[in-house]
Amino acid sequence: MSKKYIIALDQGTTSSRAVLFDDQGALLKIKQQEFKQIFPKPGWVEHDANEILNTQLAVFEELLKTCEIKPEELFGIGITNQRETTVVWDRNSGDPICNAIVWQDKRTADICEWLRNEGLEDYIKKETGLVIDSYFSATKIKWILEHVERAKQKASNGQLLFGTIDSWLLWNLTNGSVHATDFSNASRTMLFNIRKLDWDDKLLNVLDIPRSMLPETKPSAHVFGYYDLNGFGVPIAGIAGDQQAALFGQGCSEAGSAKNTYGTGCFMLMNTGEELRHSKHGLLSTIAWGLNGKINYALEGSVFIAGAAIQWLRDGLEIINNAAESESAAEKISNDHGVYVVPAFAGLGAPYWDMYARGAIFGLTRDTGKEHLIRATLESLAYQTKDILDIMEEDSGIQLSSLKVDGGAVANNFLMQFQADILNTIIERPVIIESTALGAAYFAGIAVGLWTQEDITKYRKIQKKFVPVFDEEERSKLYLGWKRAVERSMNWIEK
Ligand SMILES: Nc1ncnc2c1ncn2[C@@H]1O[C@H](COP(=O)(O)OP(=O)(O)O)[C@@H](O)[C@H]1O
Ligand SMILES: O=P(O)(O)OC[C@H](O)CO
Repeated sequence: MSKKYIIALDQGTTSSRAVLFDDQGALLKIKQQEFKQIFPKPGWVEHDANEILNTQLAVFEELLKTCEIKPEELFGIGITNQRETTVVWDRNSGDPICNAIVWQDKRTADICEWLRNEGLEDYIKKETGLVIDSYFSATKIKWILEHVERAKQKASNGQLLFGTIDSWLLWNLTNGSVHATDFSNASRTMLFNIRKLDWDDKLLNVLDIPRSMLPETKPSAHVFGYYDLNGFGVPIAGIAGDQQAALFGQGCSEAGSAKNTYGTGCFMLMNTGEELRHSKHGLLSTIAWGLNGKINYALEGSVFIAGAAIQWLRDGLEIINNAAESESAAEKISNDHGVYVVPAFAGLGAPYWDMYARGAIFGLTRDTGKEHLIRATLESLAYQTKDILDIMEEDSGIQLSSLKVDGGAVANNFLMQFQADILNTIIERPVIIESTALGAAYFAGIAVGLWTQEDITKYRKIQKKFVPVFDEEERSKLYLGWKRAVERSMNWIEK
């Protein structure tokens, strides 16, 4: 019987991955490469777009070679990506004109203040679903056009192209012939009108960004172009932002279903179906995907630093050798240790939206050791998730009986148990924690006719459930301490 495969290219904030799936949605193999994080100044975060491309191509080629995939067996490629990160490149040479500005970068806080002063807050919320924040691509594009030599002039002449990472990869995988993105990625730029499904002229005018720079927008399951694999055109048939792809990969296709992904950041999304809902408490409204001629919307709680805080323990403080080690270290101490780490390294996202908050540690005493810091850092992921889940339930009127989780950090059993305890909710960890890649593969598989939307719900399997054991008093006491700590870390740097 002939073999049928789909490959997902999962371009995350810290690594590029290529993931092979068979026609039953089973994950067969992953190849992964980390790449450089560039921190030129406090609050700035950059990536080298060429390094992103090269690591992504390297893992893709390695996967094809190791698994001996023949071109005709590869039915489709799905792309999924860290969202918002902004690349601007020259249409003729294909070269980026500067490093990519990463979603965590805070350099455009003043442009955001200016937009707020222009009275655009309500308009932006209503038309793009977003809050004004340097997180999104719009102010990053403006910054590049204003700071890179001759960029403004080249952009007005139609020489420059903008893309989130999916567009950058697509452009290169199709040899510079396709400049497009999907609705889910477009909805993260703060330039896309999520009701009209078009770039928003008013915002383009205010920010002085020429429309000619922007990619075409398409549904998530769609044949965007072809990758030439030894003379065989493989369809690039799925594109979605990584958090939306994870929502799809977790089988959250029905309105009211939700997931939380613990990667570099932590992102909880709830599918709100074809209805665009606005939050009263700082959640974003965003496009989940475009599929079968319809748009699905979602509510999202974005936490900027989650797994990245564990990387900080490893690379910054050097108190663990690898992320997995954090689990046994945390288990050495008890619940009542009294230390709180607020990892506001990139300001605070939902529900606080404070670009001026910075990281802080509270409750230090003479006996505080590295295990306390490790444990408090892991706990901060769980507290930030509680901040989000509480308002998600309030805004949607839906109480989740369990929370579906995925992403690199859910391998940590201590974290998962503490999460269940703090939320008082069952945590469901699936067999495939690579839901992001799975979602992108599903979109591609659906677009090429390998699967239907009904098929994919059959494939999801739970690996473990974590059941809460804390009593209410303990839970409330610990969470209250977190709220006090967050309050003190807010508004730290001067405007
Ligand atoms: N066992 C673990 N415990 C805690 N954090 C972990 C563990 N394993 C990985 N991580 C964290 O998960 C993140 C990697 O997850 P991943 O989903 O690959 O992220 P991304 O897609 O953002 O690059 C890293 O930030 C890492 O620190
Ligand atoms: O790299 P991740 O998986 O943490 O995802 C980053 C998000 O897409 C940023 O919005």
